[in-house]
Amino acid sequence: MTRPILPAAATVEAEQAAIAGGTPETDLMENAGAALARAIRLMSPWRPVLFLAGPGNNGGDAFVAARHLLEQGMQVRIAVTGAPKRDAARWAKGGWHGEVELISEETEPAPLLVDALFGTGLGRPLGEELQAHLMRLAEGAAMTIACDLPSGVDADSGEMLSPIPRYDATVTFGALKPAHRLAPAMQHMGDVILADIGLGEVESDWREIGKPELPAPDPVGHKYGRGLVHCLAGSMPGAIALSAHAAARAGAGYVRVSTSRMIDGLPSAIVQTDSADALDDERIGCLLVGPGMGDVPPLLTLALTKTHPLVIDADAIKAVGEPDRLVGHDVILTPHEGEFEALFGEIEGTKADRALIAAQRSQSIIVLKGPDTLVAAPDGRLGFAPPAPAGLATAGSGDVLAGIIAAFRARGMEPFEAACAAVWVHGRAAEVAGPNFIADDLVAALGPLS
Ligand SMILES: NC(=O)C1=CN([C@@H]2O[C@H](COP(=O)(O)OP(=O)(O)OC[C@H]3O[C@@H](n4cnc5c(N)ncnc54)[C@H](O)[C@@H]3O)[C@@H](O)[C@H]2O)[C@H](O)CC1
Ligand SMILES: [K+]
Repeated sequence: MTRPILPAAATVEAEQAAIAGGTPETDLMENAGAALARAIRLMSPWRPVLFLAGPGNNGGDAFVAARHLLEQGMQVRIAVTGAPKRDAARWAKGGWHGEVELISEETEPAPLLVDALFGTGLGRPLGEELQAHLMRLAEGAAMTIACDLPSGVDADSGEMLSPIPRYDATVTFGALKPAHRLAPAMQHMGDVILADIGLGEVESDWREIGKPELPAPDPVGHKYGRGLVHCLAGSMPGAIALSAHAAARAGAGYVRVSTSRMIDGLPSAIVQTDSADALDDERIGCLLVGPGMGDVPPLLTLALTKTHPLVIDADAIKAVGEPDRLVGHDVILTPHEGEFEALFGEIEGTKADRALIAAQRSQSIIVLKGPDTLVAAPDGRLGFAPPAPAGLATAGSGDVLAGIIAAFRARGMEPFEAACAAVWVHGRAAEVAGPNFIADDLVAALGPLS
């Protein structure tokens, strides 16, 4: 099961729908505050807590959580920016019978800080003074938790409108927001805990990429049944060798490399051939072109003359020229930001918007790589990768990912699912191989994960 992701406006709509369906807004807030209190008690049952409560419903959540914790015997203080501006927040404050202090330079830090200043309603950078208090009180705490979102991030883009502390955890409600899985905001969230607050089943084409269900090998099948991956070597065979090796370790039944000269160091299980008609083999489950292609654009042209499912990576992306050249083909494209911009040019919007627009234009699956990799489909599906080790930004890591995608595609997964599954496995392989690894270690870690 993967967790749904909703932009802020869609979150409000889901909230309004629940209210229209008969769930009072104060129930939603009660559920949110109770969930926040439960998470706090799980993470730090005895530290005295200081809540910072903002003027809106994010602050309202704090008043509810504080009431629960006080009832459960914890030491709780609340410092506010001012009077609540929203009805539900006023209701929540009404339920709090303890002290309320105004956030100022006199506000003393506490061992546990809960930031409930702003959530999805943040519309502009925090005021300088408030921002300084937040930083000071976070530095003075042994543990910091954000309510819904760290105050200062833009919920939809993951941009930081103000500098923010790094939190130990973020407790969010109903659905994740894009900022929970987009850089740079995602690096400040700590553990992201998603609480069900009674919004009902949250429908969303945008989801966090979770552990995939990979096709089980057919016990009586033959090697072609488990997928034939065919790789096209270019001027730098080392890269395609990594991809081919990764495809084999990721469970492709048969991996073949077209190369004009023998590539050293490839396992003998990987077949090397220089015959051109090998590409007409209709058993090919996925054709991979790009890693180490170098300046050999005819290889991409050749691949596009075939009808096999394609993974187009690295140098081949730059050789595409126009996105609509891919329309009509079955393509998974795996650009990093530079390759993306070279092919699609400047596209306005958040990273999520840009990936989806590119998928539409090229009618391809787009794997837009980065610390926050996204997988976009022309039909609007969008997968957000969970955080993966920074070490993945290492030479050859992209070649390995391309090989895993090709293997999962050849094993019969539909392109969007194959790309999402490969991104997930690639990240877990880095965790297994970590903290310092080279791309070959990623390949070695793939077997048990695939
Ligand atoms: N998702 C749900 O179903 C639920 C969400 N809850 C919580 O509600 C907040 C969103 O509440 P909202 O009142 O819309 O906005 P905020 O509390 O984030 O912001 C308050 C208010 O502050 C003003 N404002 C915005 N930016 C600034 C700024 N930089 N400086 C000063 N003031 C600012 C603006 O007017 C905002 O309206 C959500 O995050 C959840 O925590 C519900 O409690 C439970 C259901
Ligand atoms: K917050």
